[in-house]
Amino acid sequence: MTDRPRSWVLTLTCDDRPGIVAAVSGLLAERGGFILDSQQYADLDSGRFFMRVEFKAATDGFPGDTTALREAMAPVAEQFAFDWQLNDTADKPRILLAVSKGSHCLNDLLHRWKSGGLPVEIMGVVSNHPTLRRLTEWHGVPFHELPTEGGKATQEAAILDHFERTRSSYLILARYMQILSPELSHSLSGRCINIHHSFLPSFKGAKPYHRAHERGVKLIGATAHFVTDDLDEGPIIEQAVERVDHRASIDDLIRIGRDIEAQVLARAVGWVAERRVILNGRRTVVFR
Ligand SMILES: Nc1nc2c(c(=O)[nH]1)N[C@@H](CN(C=O)c1ccc(C(=O)N[C@@H](CCC(=O)O)C(=O)O)cc1)CN2
Repeated sequence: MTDRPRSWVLTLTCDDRPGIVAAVSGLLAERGGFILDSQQYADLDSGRFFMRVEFKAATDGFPGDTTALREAMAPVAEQFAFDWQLNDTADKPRILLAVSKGSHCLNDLLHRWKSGGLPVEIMGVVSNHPTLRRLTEWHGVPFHELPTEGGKATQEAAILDHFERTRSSYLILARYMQILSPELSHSLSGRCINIHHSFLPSFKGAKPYHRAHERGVKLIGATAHFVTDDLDEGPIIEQAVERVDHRASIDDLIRIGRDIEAQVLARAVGWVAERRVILNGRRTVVFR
């Protein structure tokens, strides 16, 4: 397999107007860049524009340094008032995982990461139970059991301490069954992703499979979303469903749901890590 050349990703959003794509691609061409992938979207309702460009060097004169590239792009970013990021694709985002007792999503993320299938650095796992310490440490990842005395505030202070000490970019709730306070969800706005075990907006909150069974649904699913202080209402990143029927017991729904949850969360984390997801108010733009 040929080694991938060094490449960078530019993601941006701004008020829409003519000339944005031309300005970005023109600057890259002018500086000797080579566009590998470019996707853009104009939200006509909000008047916002979204773009993701992956590029590499085409000529020796290309400023092959991330800081120099940011300096080169800055005048265009100022001209169009971009909200933007430019990153080397080799710089894997640092993530901190949170879990309670359910192992399926954590196990899937740890395995994909350990086998090179998830472009992130897993900095640790925090949990309000000791249950998953062995699984975590088997993968060579630090496990931090959160303090039980002192209540939610103490637990959340410990989560934030681990998040900041590890210089993590994202907190992933991989079946962490505690509701984050408005303070913590605000301080992690746009940086905290949850996997909810239903096809939202159906069956928000606790015990969605029991309520889905009681309702007699024919499809069950899972939803990965950014966390806000409105429980299970955050901007959706990815969803998936599977067909079920009258013969499925609650345990069957839970068993079928585990695979959907793990796959949906892993896809969402992978896309966020590849800078393919941009917040668009209460929604997201996902450049897959
Ligand atoms: N601020 C937020 N915190 C969390 C969210 C979220 O969307 N916003 N999602 C949950 C995960 N989750 C569903 O996906 C979920 C977890 C727990 C419960 C719940 O009701 N749990 C307890 C109460 C626990 C507590 O008081 O903290 C209960 O069963 O009574 C519902 C949904 C993660 N956090």
